[in-house]
Amino acid sequence: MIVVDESTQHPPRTLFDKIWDAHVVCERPAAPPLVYIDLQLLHEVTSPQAFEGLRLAERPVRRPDLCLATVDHAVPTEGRAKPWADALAVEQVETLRRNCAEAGITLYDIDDPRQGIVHVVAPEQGLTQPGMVIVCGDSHTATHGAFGALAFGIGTSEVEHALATQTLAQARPKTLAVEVEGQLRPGVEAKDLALAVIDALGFGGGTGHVIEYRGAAVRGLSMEGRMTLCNMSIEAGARAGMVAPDETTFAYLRDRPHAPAGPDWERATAHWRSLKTDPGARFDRTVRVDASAIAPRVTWGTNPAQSCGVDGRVPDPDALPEGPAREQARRALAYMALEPGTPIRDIRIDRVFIGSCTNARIEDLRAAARVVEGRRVAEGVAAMVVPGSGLVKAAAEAEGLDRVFQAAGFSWREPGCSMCLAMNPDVLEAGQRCASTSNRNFEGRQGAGGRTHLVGPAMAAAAALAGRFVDVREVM
Ligand SMILES: CC(C)[C@H](C(=O)O)[C@@H](O)C(=O)O
Ligand code: SF4
Repeated sequence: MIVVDESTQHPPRTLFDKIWDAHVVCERPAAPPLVYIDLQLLHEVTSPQAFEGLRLAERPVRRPDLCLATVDHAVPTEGRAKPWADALAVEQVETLRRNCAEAGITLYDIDDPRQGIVHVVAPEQGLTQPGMVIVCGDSHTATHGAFGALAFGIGTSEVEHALATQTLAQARPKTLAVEVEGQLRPGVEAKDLALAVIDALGFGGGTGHVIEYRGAAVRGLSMEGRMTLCNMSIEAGARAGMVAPDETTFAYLRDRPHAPAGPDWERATAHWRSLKTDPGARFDRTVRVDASAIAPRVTWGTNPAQSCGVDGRVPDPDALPEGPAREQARRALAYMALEPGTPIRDIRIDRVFIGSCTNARIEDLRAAARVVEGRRVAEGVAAMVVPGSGLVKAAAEAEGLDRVFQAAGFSWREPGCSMCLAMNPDVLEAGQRCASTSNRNFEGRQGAGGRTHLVGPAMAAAAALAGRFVDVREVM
């Protein structure tokens, strides 16, 4: 735990400023400051070269106790006990196993009940805590910002640097307040808010900034909803996203395996309560979003900013102002095989994927199961649920959600990234159209030629039943 000396007098500071100031190890004249890292998360895809670099330089991992590794990206979600067909996946997992054993880093391996997507497992264990600086060689590390941590993705050479020194050279980012006023309407999910925020900021609109999500609607979100929101910060180009910790945060963390316990808990919460933006603190930019105006959203394009309400229509690129957005929309419609003016509700789908670090936690699965209960997946649609972790899977099974999904015709899988990025056997075929609860709809993201529409978990469930997009509020 990092304790800031409260007696030091500062001008009003943002949450980001407080965490940053507490972590700068040294300022350097001609180079970015060195920042202390409290927790480094590792997975099988972006860590092998970093460990190899350390080996070549004969450097040890400085604080293996401040690292956690899991296998998630390449792992199959069924038939795991049999030999895996993908030799690269086998090699990546075996390499991580060897590296962690050598360095003394805890690994949630394939048969560990805690195994799962890195951004799901660390919060679940209480490792992610307010005020920390958290890094991972993964762009969706911003997820952990939901706890009032500064969490960001890093490249492989930075993974090596952080492993060797427990610090990183980081230029100070700018701050961006996203003020979400009002409340989300019933049936509108955190995912819809995330897509609306990205639409408001524009693809790349948050570049160079750390977002603080603020306002009544954000305070009203559960921890899981806040994780969904922070998770997608990178899709607006932001370095990180964060929410100030509050009673919701503390209630989530209490009694988790790695959360402070006993007298440490009181000390920790007393400190965490100080981690909020002071009145009068200045952000470099402020953007306002009206939560009550947000409807369930569906992306129609090939970047997450290209979305609209489920009642909307595929836009006409010619009606957009001349410029890059028009060109991008044209190209997106060609790839997505969509005609301008088509009602979103008329778009038929072939596949449904409920999973990923955006939307594969227990509340997401509950939201989807509530829609699915007692109904059937539409003829010709293949739908799957991939829990975010082994513990999410076990919790869902204890509540009978697996039976709800399977009775409706969904496939119920083992945890991992799965069809979020299709590095494992869960892949769209060319031309297939998928309603997906993941965070990226780039060309080929879920398989070459595959077409991805991003939605929230309840909307994905509703689409599975109807075989096309529908407003989940009408089928509840
Ligand atoms: C494989 C990894 C480097 C990548 C990322 O950094 O985001 C992945 O998690 C993704 O979502 O595309
Ligand atoms: S679930 Fe998807 S977005 Fe999240 S870490 Fe895995 S591949 Fe990246």
